[in-house]
Amino acid sequence: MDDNVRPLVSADAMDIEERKIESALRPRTLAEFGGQRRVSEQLELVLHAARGRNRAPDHVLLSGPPGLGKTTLAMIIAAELSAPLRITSGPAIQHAGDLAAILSGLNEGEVLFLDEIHRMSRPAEELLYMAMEDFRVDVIVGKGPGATAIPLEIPPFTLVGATTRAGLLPGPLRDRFGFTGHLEFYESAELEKIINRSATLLDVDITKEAAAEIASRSRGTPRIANRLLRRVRDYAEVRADGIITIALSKAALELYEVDRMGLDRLDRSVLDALCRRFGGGPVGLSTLAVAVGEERETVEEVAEPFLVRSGYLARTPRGRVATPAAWRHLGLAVPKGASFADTLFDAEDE
Ligand SMILES: Nc1ncnc2c1ncn2[C@@H]1O[C@H](COP(=O)(O)OP(=O)(O)OP(=O)(O)O)[C@@H](O)[C@H]1O
Ligand SMILES: [Mg+2]
Repeated sequence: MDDNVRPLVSADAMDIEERKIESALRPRTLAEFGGQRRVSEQLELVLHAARGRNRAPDHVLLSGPPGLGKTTLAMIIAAELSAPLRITSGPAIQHAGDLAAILSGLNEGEVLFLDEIHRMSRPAEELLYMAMEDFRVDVIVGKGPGATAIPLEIPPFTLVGATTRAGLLPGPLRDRFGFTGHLEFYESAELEKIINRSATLLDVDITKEAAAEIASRSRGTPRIANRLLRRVRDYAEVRADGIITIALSKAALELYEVDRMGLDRLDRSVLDALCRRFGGGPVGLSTLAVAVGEERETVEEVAEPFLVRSGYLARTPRGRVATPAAWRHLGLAVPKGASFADTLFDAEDE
């Protein structure tokens, strides 16, 4: 992800100070975790039952767009089970041996958090199937024709996998999770509560209206809500007396180019390219990504889910299409004769 383009959204763009704050704002228990009522309630049940049986719960898969709380929930799961948490990620496991080493080092009841699980290598994935189901891995000893597989028992553990792309996971892997929680974008009222909670933790004064205004521009995403709160706080401290009012919030968000609907620079440049350069589409994802100077994945995983959900962009079998709302949002006339019937399709990819 390009750090310069998404200062308000990209996790990579955060400096160390910001990361510390983000981690300080993380809820530690399910009760503190606002929103996602359904997933929260389902998870509560899974954990409660496991505690009652005194056994490691089923493996949990968490999916959903960035910043909605997957990592936070993984940490909460371990905390609620009073179990130690080990953290690794798909890209960190390129060889099956890396994974075998991690798995064989687990203690009974431990929670293993595997972030970006869709980015694991194929051989590691196959090793994981066996570990998840039979609590066993085959350790290969030796090389070439003389190599032998020695089965190694591993203690019962709980795998928590996280992915922004559940659709990319092979069926056999998905099927081995006993519980899958799909995180949805948050409602404004839920984000408002999160903002108020964060403001209390950061010791800043914010009016109710200001919290609502920031919430409505946070693209349904707690990470963005917290980030906008911090930017508005900077503004309030430098240009006023530190108290966050609605007028200050609006002025600050305008300065940071977060519009009324919460669209930021990347979102608008995607819509702008789609409408002005490609006549509203359909256009392929890769072409669109090149046009805005971004990685394909960034456009697909960061910008698109919110644009689709807000009704500005549709994924069709022939490519991405701008809806009439997108043209209007950019202040452009909706072209006559354009057919948006295609937008009823929701093809995953081009
Ligand atoms: N339900 C929630 N209540 C309060 N704060 C939340 C909630 N969900 C997420 N947050 C906040 O948003 C931030 C981002 O959440 P988190 O890191 O868990 O997202 P993620 O889904 O793992 O994102 P990514 O896909 O980028 O890894 C956290 O620091 C946390 O403070
Ligand atoms: Mg995460």
